[in-house]
Amino acid sequence: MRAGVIIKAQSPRAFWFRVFDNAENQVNVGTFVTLENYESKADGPILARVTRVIRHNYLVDDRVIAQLGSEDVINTFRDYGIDIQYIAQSTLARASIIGYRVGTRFSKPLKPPKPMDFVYLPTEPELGRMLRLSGDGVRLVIGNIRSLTIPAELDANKLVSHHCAILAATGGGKSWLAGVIIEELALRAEIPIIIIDPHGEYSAMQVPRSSTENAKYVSNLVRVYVPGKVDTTNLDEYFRNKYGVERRYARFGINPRSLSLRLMEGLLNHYYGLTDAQRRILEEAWQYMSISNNELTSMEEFLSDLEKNGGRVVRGYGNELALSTLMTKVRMLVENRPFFITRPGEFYGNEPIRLLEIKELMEYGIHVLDLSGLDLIDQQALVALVLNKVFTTSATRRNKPVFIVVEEAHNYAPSVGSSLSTSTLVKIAREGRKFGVGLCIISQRPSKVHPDVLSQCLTQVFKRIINPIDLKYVRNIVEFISDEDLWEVRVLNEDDALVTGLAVPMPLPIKVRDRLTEHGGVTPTLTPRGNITV
Ligand SMILES: Nc1ncnc2c1ncn2[C@@H]1O[C@H](COP(=O)(O)OP(=O)(O)OP(=O)(O)O)[C@@H](O)[C@H]1O
Repeated sequence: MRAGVIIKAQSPRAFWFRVFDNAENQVNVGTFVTLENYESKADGPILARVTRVIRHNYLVDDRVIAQLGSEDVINTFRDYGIDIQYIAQSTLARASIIGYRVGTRFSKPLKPPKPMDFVYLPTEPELGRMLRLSGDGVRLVIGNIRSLTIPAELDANKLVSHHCAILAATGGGKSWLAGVIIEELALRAEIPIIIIDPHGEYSAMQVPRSSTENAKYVSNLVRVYVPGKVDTTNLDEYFRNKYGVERRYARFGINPRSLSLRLMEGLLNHYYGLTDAQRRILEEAWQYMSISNNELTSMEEFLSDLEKNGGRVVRGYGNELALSTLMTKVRMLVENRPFFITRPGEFYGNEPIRLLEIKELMEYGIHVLDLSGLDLIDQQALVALVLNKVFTTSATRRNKPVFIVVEEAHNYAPSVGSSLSTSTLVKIAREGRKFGVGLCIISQRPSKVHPDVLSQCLTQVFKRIINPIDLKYVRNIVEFISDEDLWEVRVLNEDDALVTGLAVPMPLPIKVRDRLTEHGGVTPTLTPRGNITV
């Protein structure tokens, strides 16, 4: 169907067209339109998307506006038979050119289209063919193209291997969408998915939202891991009340010996402070300890090991003192951090705590690391430890992809200030692709995420972002986003998303689908107080 005719095109990027009267209802902001391919007849039509619609009335110029001081004036015009509202009105639209499909991507024309060329409204099947992913790789259907029934597909291989970012203001629907991506990936590919969950919201994925086979299948894949000595009573109770079932989880512990020197030093320094002498002793001791023994031993054995190996550098009274206070600090750290275990067979209440096995996290399934009961510094240390091991294990087993979802990524790889986990995330963002380690970072403050992490995420999923600093940052750091896309990002609804980058053939406006499993994120509402006298 012809939707209008071009009236102005000053660049190959956009054009204005007069919308035909019979197409007015179908041309809105966001509508896809096509042009005959004036550059490459062999390829399909040129696709464009309407970014502005204005209604123009050439009689309403400045002189007429000056006259329109009251309704009476308009009625006087009408008495003379001049109904300005209808006689001189036209609808004009601006469309941004996406290009014509060549292979997997769109190629932009090099010249503008010609005025008086027709603009067409494609049918849904035509549009579906243009927007479809090519090739037969795994596709994730995360919803529909907005206002249409065409499925919105992401290329799973590109999404995983070249990392992705989900960015939006708080409550913008990030974790809902992350859940959809996780469900799709788990349904369609045999890939381990590890979720860093600082709020304990992803446990809800254990509960199917419907009785469909897919919902049951995905919910059965979910394994929740809770740090050994964290009290989870409140969360468990909330879960039980909300979903009517018990939350299933395993308590895990970390062997303090398995920490890298940097992490041990970082934690000790954060909680108790370290002197230069203590640092030196720890460095010396750690070298020998971590190489010689990595299995669980009692706290006393662990400390005596530290004393023996640290003692190699101790000369004189000052250092003796440094060693003994270092040992006290290490004891306090290990005893007070809820995620350490030093001997096999530890329990929290009557729940067993077992050593966290990285190999288990790297098997097909959805593995949720619930860090909600920990201080930020402990969360960072755990993220660094776990993800480092995932990275090194992947480097040896190659060709077996793993997908890591990091909620609140600005806390684990902040752009300013230091975090124990920044270097691990930067390393995975830069080198993970080679070993099949894919990252999905989620943040409400893109400008607070380390640029070396964000810039490596070659698929970006935007939900609503309003903060001007974040918008500007996104504009600078994200390669694929245009000014029009950025404008759209401000006004997205919570179930809308805009996906740009490698996993889609062109920036796709998406209505995100419903969840198969329960969504744990809630926005509490106020309870009205009864009997108010004002
Ligand atoms: N596609 C969707 N369909 C229906 N409801 C949705 C959709 N996306 C989000 N919502 C609603 O919006 C609410 C907020 O979404 P969500 O918890 O994903 O936001 P968020 O961006 O992760 O928030 P926060 O920054 O606080 O973590 C959800 O509780 C849900 O009710």
